[in-house]
Amino acid sequence: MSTTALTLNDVSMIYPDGDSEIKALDSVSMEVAAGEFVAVTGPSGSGKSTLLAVAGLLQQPTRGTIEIGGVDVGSLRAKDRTTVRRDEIGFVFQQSNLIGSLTALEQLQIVAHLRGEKPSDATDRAKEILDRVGLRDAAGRRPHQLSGGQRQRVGIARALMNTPTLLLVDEPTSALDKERGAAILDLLGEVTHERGVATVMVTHDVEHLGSVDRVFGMDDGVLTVHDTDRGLQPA
Ligand SMILES: Nc1ncnc2c1ncn2[C@@H]1O[C@H](COP(=O)(O)OP(=O)(O)OP(=O)(O)O)[C@@H](O)[C@H]1O
Repeated sequence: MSTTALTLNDVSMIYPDGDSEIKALDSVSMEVAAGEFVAVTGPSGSGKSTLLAVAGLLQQPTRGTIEIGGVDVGSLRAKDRTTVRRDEIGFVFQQSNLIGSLTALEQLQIVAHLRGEKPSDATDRAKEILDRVGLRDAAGRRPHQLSGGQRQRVGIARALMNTPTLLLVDEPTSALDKERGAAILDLLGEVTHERGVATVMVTHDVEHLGSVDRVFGMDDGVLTVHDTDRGLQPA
């Protein structure tokens, strides 16, 4: 039986805009199971980044509830929400956002260090994860000594370091050529399934969604599901 890792229930995000308002998210409801890889595609300005920001507890929605691992995060105190964000959520960004002075291994170790984890345990896990993303031989290299695809792999490895419930991925292929981009999406699908993490990825890239389990569309803040027979339908 699959466990629901992320639930958004009737979530809206409304920004004031002069005399009117922008509905960046309009009554969005979705459930993502542990071990499921979902993609959200849609035009620029449709609300994709807002969806990630809200699911990642970086912004509070105007309305609606969010559950991560069965916990209603809206009912938590700010300090506890920060702990959920740190321990339960991994983020992968468009650019890998690595720290220039640290080696690949150190980028992962620092995540564990910030949680007060024992260095020896953290190092073993960091090496195992780097190995898994194909970077066993690159553990000692700094970002400028890595290719774009390798940097993105370190970013994915770093996001997995805290064994998250939820992985939120923002346009991971936008800085990569087609082949490297497709390899990154394959890797994301594999680690999602193997590690039982729920992965939500926003992307413009609709060509390489073979490793994705479900595809949602986003249009003017409204989430739609892709039905192969009937096109996009309200989610
Ligand atoms: N902080 C903000 N204040 C006001 N309006 C905002 C804010 N953030 C986003 N918006 C508006 O909300 C809508 C959704 O923006 P969002 O960045 O989520 O879209 P997106 O689909 O991620 O776009 P892109 O693909 O270009 O990154 C847009 O109309 C945007 O202008």
